[in-house]
Amino acid sequence: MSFTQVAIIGLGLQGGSIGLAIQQYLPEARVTGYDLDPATRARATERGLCHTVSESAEDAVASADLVIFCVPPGAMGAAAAPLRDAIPAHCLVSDVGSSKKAISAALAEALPDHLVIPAHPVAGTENSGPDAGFASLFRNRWCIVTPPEPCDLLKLTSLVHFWEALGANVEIMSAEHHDLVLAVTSHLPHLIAYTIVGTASDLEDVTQGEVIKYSAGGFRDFTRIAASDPTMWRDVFLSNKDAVLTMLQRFTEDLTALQRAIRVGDGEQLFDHFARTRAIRRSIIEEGQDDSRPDFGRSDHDGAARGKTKG
Ligand SMILES: NC(=O)C1=CN([C@@H]2O[C@H](COP(=O)(O)OP(=O)(O)OC[C@H]3O[C@@H](n4cnc5c(N)ncnc54)[C@H](O)[C@@H]3O)[C@@H](O)[C@H]2O)C=CC1
Ligand SMILES: O=C(O)C(=O)Cc1ccc(O)cc1
Repeated sequence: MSFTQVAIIGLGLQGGSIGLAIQQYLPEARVTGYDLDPATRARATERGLCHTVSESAEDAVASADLVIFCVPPGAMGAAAAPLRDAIPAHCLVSDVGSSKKAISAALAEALPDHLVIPAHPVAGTENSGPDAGFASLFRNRWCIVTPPEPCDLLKLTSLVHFWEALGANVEIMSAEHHDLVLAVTSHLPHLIAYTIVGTASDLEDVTQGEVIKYSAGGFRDFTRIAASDPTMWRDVFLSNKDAVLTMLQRFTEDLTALQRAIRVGDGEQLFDHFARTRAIRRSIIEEGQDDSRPDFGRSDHDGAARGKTKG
């Protein structure tokens, strides 16, 4: 079964990209959308992010067979609850939130009469808003689906096929495991970036100008990540608190070990550690996941990808 009427709630980076990707890769499907912000609705209409941008969420979902919530993690429940009666009974509900356990619980509580199969496309940028989306965002990227147990197999398969049609590689896992893995691969790196950019800008003996002038590649990469949307990332950390704190504890222990190696002059420990991490990077490239390749996942980029950073 393939979806023929997809409704997107929240028309920023994720919602806009899904709308454009559906129109490009699933041309037989109709896509409607809604955003709480009138200016975003107007811009979404101008950019053609959906076939129809509705003036109410109820109108957007009225004939949907798939509704995808693309709002910040902390807004999922509030966005879904008023739609309990408006979403058709047979309609599958999903989302794209960066954490899964808390969001799955919020959506299930808001929509107790519907089947909710949460998902997380591990694909994004530091940009947000209706100008940030592009059709090829999901190509060659992972989308993690975290079905409830038990789950309607036909609907699950349809959702998997939907994401595959948009170009994603789909992996299925539990929400708990998702949150643990993403805490170390995505959430902690963002926390580190937010910290180091803040630290560099707060120094008394180094000027802001010097930080910008002498920022080598590594620091520049941190500043890109630290430009990510504050609302979304506040919500990510609050909604994946336990797993992030677990990983942060491990990270702090490992950092302290390196700190000690520097203090006592243990070059062998430093060298061994750096050699091990270099090997990890090289194995990622060998697996074809080198996103420093200019065309990686973006070969049919629609030119609108570099949207404004909000906030
Ligand atoms: N930014 C990224 O790189 C990625 C984000 N995600 C997840 O995708 C979701 C959306 O993120 P983005 O698209 O980046 O954010 P965004 O800020 O670009 O878009 C979110 C949109 O939701 C709208 N919104 C907020 N509350 C609403 C409500 N109650 N009803 C309708 N619209 C509402 C906002 O006005 C905004 O336009 C988040 O849950 C995030 O965790 C997942 C993968 C990557
Ligand atoms: O821009 C980057 O480097 C990202 O890491 C994008 C991103 C942000 C949040 C997600 O849940 C998944 C991907």
